[in-house]
Amino acid sequence: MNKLVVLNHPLIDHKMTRIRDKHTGTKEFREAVSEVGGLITYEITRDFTTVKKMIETPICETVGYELEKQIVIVPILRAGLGMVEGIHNIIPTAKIGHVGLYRDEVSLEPQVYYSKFPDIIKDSVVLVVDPMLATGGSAAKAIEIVKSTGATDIRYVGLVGCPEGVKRIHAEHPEVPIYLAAMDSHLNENGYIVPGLGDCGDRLFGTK
Ligand SMILES: O=P(O)(O)OC[C@H]1O[C@H](OP(=O)(O)OP(=O)(O)O)[C@H](O)[C@@H]1O
Ligand SMILES: O=c1cc[nH]c(=O)[nH]1
Ligand SMILES: [Mg+2]
Repeated sequence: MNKLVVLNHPLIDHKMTRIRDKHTGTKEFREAVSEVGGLITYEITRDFTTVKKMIETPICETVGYELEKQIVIVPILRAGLGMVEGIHNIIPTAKIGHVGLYRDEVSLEPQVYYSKFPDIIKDSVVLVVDPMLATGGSAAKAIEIVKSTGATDIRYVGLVGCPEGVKRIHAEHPEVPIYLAAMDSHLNENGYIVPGLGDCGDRLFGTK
């Protein structure tokens, strides 16, 4: 299927500019990452299916609609955590799983240190979230771990991607659509996205 959607929205572009600016402080950075997570989610949930539900308004009985499938948000630790609150604000009934990964600084290969999922993940729509899609190694590994639970409806939601990362997800997980706020030029010699936003985990949590 190899689907890539780069959201094109003035509010997202405005907030992404604040996120990219190296002079933006931790508080504003964290808030904007969360908000963009929510804005992307609003856009990508358009095709979610609903089922009818009869309810009573204060006036009369009427037909309403509710989401057919459960939603599970799976942030890739650490940086993915920054998007969870914004997404959860949009879908408060969503459950949350976690995949803990970090990228080895030399090999750039993902190192897995944690995973935990709600039982209902198998039949849910799973949003794997991580702001940065660089080599794609972390996202590909996280999707592989989510697939091992039996989940089949998986979508990747990120802020900044690049051709290298998109190519890898399309090659390893062609049925997983990719949703990004922005598509950047390339990776530098250290595996950072150019122009990017720097190290997202460090900027979110103030670790450098
Ligand atoms: O596409 P890749 O080349 O795998 O790079 C992307 C990964 O790198 C960052 O995590 P990092 O390893 O810095 O861990 P952290 O979130 O704990 O800081 C980022 O949050 C992604 O998970
Ligand atoms: O540019 C990048 C690449 C990987 N991880 C980040 O946080 N930033
Ligand atoms: Mg990091």
